[in-house]
Amino acid sequence: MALAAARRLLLHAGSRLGRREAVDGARRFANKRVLVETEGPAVMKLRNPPVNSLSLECLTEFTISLEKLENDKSIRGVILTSECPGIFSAGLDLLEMYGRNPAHYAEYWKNVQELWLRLYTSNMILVSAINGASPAGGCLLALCCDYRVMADNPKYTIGLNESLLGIVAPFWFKDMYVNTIGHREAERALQLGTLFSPAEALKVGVVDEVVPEDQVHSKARSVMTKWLAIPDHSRQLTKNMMRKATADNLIKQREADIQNFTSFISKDSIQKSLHMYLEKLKQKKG
Ligand SMILES: CC/C=C\C/C=C\CCC/C=C/CC(=O)SCCNC(=O)CCNC(=O)[C@H](O)C(C)(C)COP(=O)(O)OP(=O)(O)OC[C@H]1O[C@@H](n2cnc3c(N)ncnc32)[C@H](O)[C@@H]1OP(=O)(O)O
Repeated sequence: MALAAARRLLLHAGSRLGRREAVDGARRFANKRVLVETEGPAVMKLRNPPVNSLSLECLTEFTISLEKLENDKSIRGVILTSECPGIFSAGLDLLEMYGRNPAHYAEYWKNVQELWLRLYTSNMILVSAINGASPAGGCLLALCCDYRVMADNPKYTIGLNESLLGIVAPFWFKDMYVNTIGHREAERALQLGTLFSPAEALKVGVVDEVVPEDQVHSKARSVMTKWLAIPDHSRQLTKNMMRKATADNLIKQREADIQNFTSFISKDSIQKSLHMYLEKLKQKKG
């Protein structure tokens, strides 16, 4: 109930912002954590500092922004990137999965599923400009895109590292990984929780292209131009043909997946693993 109300408020605020900024001549709209520019190729920038973790608020704003773009028939493609220096996205917000109650876990997971389904089945062309670290849910966002361009900086890594946290990537994360890099590579990377450097990610196929850091955005734009030259109807039908079975696999068991997540994440042993991981992140500083 509370989330539905927040969603209505955000939609309302979003459209108010949209109108005001359009009057200013800049074609863009923004929520607090997501900025969307629609001048030229549309660009969606995550800005949830310090690490663009996907908190419930961030997920909600992201989903709403995507919905608005989908409803604007003049927008055929979106570049997904980050405004946080050195970070694409740190993935799901660990604090949404730690020390909360089952109802919260269920609500959170429903929203993770919702964003994934919308991104993965989007009719728009999605290109990610990966300009920073992209572990777990950050990698998931990138994997939803039709093409991934990554900055050539060995400090940035990408991959589904859930097993390093003592948690397990859900079957639909796994399905998408298999679709992208093949069964053997996915099996190994998932068990080891591998975080790939840009060069490794390119080799294994997690990303499609690695370019110097200052060229990530221009490359993403030129990729978008190429993809925009393809007729929408044939490209969309082809994308749907490639992705539908994977999305349907979650759609037919959404409720069971929420229950699985809630009971898994509520376990004492899992909470303990998350606690240790969070402590490790804190200690990194000191
Ligand atoms: C049987 C199975 C059934 C069902 C399925 C069930 C299960 C579960 C599946 C759940 C799936 C989860 C997917 C995820 O996305 S989990 C999140 C994984 N993310 C990570 O591992 C990233 C962790 N972060 C980092 O590695 C670094 O922070 C990063 C490289 C991104 C940036 O490093 P930097 O040095 O720049 O910053 P830090 O000092 O480390 O961090 C700054 C502050 O941000 C906090 N932080 C970092 N990441 C997160 C996060 N993901 N969520 C929340 N908060 C995060 C960090 O703790 C610092 O906080 P402060 O100390 O400043 O308070």
